[in-house]
Amino acid sequence: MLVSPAPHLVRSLSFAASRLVPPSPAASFAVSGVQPFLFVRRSLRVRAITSTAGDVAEFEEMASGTKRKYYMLGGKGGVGKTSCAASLAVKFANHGHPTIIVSTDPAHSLSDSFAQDLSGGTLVPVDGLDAPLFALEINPEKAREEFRSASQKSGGTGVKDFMDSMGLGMLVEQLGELKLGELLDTPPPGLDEAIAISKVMQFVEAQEYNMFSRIVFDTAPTGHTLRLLSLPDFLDASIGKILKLKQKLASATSAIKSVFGQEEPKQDASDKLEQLRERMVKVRELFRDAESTEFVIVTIPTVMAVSESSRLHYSLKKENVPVKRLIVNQVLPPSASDCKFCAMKRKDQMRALEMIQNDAELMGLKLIQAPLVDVEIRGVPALRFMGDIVWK
Ligand SMILES: Nc1ncnc2c1ncn2[C@@H]1O[C@H](COP(=O)(O)OP(=O)(O)OP(=O)(O)O)[C@@H](O)[C@H]1O
Repeated sequence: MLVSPAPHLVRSLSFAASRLVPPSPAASFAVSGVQPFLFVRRSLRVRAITSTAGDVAEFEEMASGTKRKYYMLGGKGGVGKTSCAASLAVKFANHGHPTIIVSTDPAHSLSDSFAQDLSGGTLVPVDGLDAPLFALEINPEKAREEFRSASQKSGGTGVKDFMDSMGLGMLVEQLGELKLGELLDTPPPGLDEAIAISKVMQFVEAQEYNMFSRIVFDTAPTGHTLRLLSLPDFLDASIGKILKLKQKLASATSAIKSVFGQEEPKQDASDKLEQLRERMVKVRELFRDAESTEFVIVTIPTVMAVSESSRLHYSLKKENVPVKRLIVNQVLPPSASDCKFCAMKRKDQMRALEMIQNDAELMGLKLIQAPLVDVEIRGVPALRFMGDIVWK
């Protein structure tokens, strides 16, 4: 009864949106400060539901100003990050903001969410809107692969062979010790996501993309985000070591060159690392700039998801990442039938909502409740509909 795939209904959701009925006072839930929510029935009848107190997202504030803003949506796997991020991107675009939606989640679902192929690692225009909306699915593994092949071409064996031929075994050993290959084969936690986001920066910093005033990130589940934020010192240290070696190599090879007239070895790998390090510094700054960036936590009303969101907010706060809004997605309506399962489930959800209101980490956030709808949110009309109920 709750979620059933009904693609023909998804097409009709924009139609449904125009048929929303005002909430019936009789349906009010006896909790102070209740807010009405809307629940889409499979029959396309739309009924009013209520839930515990919830704020509105204050979309006008999110959409105000032409200066570029970044919104990062993150949370536990499967809670609706992609649906919320995609619906926000659609709404920004429809409000006159040329927008890019980016996924850095290795298990991409943007293409599924928009019901169109957005893969390919480059900006792809999203069909079905009158306003400019582009999507970018970055595959962290592919990004790492590109990185690795550059290192193998010249930074790895190329340099080694060259140094061998020059009889500089000592430096070769040092190069071995740095374990560049190993670093890329078994990356430290967070490196994948770091490379992916630094690749995104490449796009968003390019002149030709200046026009985009809203960038929405559909991030990988919590664990990745946290690792990215507190990228182990190991990464910095490794990059630092490699860069130091680069300098040593440069002075050694220029000395050799002056004696033997040899070409200097290319330094693609270390140049790439240097670039990565510089971009990571920028990404770190960007994540912490309250003027331009906001991290929106998405959760569902279950004890497990709420606990994870609480930990996520704690970590984000510790890292000085600005967070203002918490979306509680998939909130059930009060059971109108004698469905015992629904009544139990809703009771459970209400407990989780109460938990949010009493949680020291979460209580201060603007709480946005999004109803569970009983059709899958797929395609632009469905996302527009979702946007209108979540991002008010
Ligand atoms: N409010 C909602 N009502 C009904 N279905 C929803 C709602 N929000 C999301 N869904 C559905 O839940 C599923 C998971 O949503 P989504 O892909 O947005 O989650 P996610 O957090 O991005 O997942 P992942 O962590 O796997 O990337 C999808 O089928 C989506 O249509």
